[in-house]
Amino acid sequence: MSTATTSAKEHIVIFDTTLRDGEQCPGASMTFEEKLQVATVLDEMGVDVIEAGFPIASEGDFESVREIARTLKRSVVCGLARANPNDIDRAGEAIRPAARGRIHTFIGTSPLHRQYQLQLDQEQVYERAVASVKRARNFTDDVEWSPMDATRTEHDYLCRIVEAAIDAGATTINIPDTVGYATPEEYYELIRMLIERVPNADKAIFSTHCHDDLGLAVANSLAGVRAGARQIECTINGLGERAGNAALEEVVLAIRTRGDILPYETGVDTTHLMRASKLVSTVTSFPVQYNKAIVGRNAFAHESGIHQDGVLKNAQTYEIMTPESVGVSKNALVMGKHSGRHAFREKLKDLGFNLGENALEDAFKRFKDLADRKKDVYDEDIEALVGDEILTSQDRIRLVSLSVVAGTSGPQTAAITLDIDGVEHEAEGEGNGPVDAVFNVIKALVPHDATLELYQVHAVTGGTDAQAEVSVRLRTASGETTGRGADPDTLVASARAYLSALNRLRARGARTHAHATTP
Ligand SMILES: CC(=O)SCCNC(=O)CCNC(=O)[C@H](O)C(C)(C)COP(=O)(O)OP(=O)(O)OC[C@H]1O[C@@H](n2cnc3c(N)ncnc32)[C@H](O)[C@@H]1OP(=O)(O)O
Ligand SMILES: CC(C)C(=O)C(=O)O
Ligand SMILES: [Mg+2]
Repeated sequence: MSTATTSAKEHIVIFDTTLRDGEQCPGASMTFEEKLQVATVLDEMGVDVIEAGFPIASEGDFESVREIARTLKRSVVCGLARANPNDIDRAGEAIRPAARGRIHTFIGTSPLHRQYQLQLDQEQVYERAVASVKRARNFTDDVEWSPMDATRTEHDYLCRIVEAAIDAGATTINIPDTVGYATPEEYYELIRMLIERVPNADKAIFSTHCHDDLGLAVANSLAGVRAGARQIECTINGLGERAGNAALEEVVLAIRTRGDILPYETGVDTTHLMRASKLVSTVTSFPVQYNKAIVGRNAFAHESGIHQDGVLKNAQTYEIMTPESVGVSKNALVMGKHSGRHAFREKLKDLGFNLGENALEDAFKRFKDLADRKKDVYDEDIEALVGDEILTSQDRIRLVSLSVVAGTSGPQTAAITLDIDGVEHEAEGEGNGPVDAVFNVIKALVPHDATLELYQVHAVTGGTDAQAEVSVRLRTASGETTGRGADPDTLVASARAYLSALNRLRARGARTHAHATTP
């Protein structure tokens, strides 16, 4: 295994944009409370800068940036703004309560963006960039500026506008590969060229912001650092617009593991990574692919005999990082119906969850119930169950009971009782199949304008008593929302998933009218 040999390592600023670029990913929107939870984990983990949102985008975005700014004590809290006065003033207002606040302002600089999106010429974009940085400096002396689509911008113009942004007061210059078009060599050359040619380049930190359209986001970010960039913009699980951004866990572990050729360090405590990954996956309902680097469930699993043999003799034969270094414990506590709260709490800690007392108690009850019904309770079962608990802890619409009549002689019928804002409501109905019946009855109890775009079931573990994990995606005029539910009964899991999506719609203020048909 390679280890770092030099102690004089340069610090790389880790700028997390899970709550801004990550949230731009269709269906990944998070509620106010979920954003606060994610920001708290990022802060505890040692992320230097957290881009908490785009305050002009909505009242909700403004409020969550302001609350995160108010709450966090360690990380710099950043708000995004276009190159116009209203955006900048709104971002400035949102970050005002922060111990350390940053405004990140951007404008498209490539010919395509200038001509088609902005309908501005080079000089007009130049003036907007300078004016926006100057205005942002009225709120904070920590101003980041980005030439959007930098990798498709003419080099001479890019140098000129970057120089002007630094003169106007930008302290970080971020070079976005907005459409994930660059290759590592090109991105290296671009950052090198800027640092060498821009006369005042030494007055700012250069930053990478790479998208993964060609699967090169992490490689490009590391190439940027080798060329002189000292900030990496990234997201947990690589979440983000289209194919996503550079994955935080990958860039941080690459720097740590390959210290022999990457003589840098980050302030990230990597043992929090698994916990952060699970939280983001849970609140966005975006599963992490099994073979995902660092945080996928197979990232440290060995099934083939030769690998198992090697790992048993010396783990380094087939492992370049230890599972413990990313927060995966090898301590195998076997959980079952005889386990108590101490073991359950310990297991959750091992799995990377940190629940408050009430959520822990609710999760423990559900765990006991599951252990009564299921012979073996695996870590995946507990993860699904706790993920469900985290998602639903703030819910105002809850499932009280569900019974379904299904079989060969339809129509299938469902009878459901929901707790809506503390009052129980019940209804019955039918459908073309049991899931349809369940969803029809829920819609009767909680009328809404959303359409169901996706319904997906997967078994959390093997066996016919496995828990079902159901994901649904709802579309409204204002966007998409996902929901997830887990239970050994597929119909209960389906109802939970649908209700979880409806609760998120409600939290976002979309048009759902929870009411009773039969109080
Ligand atoms: C690469 C990126 O990730 S950029 C960030 C993208 N993120 C988002 O867009 C998410 C949040 N966005 C939103 O909520 C909305 O788009 C808002 C509130 C920002 C703007 O909404 P609207 O005023 O309805 O404008 P809309 O989104 O339709 O169009 C964008 C407008 O911003 C302009 N614009 C885009 N980027 C910039 C910029 N950096 N500086 C100034 N103007 C810009 C566009 O030219 C267009 O202007 P036009 O209306 O004069 O043609
Ligand atoms: C706002 C900018 C930095 C962005 O997200 C991009 O260009 O990808
Ligand atoms: Mg981006």
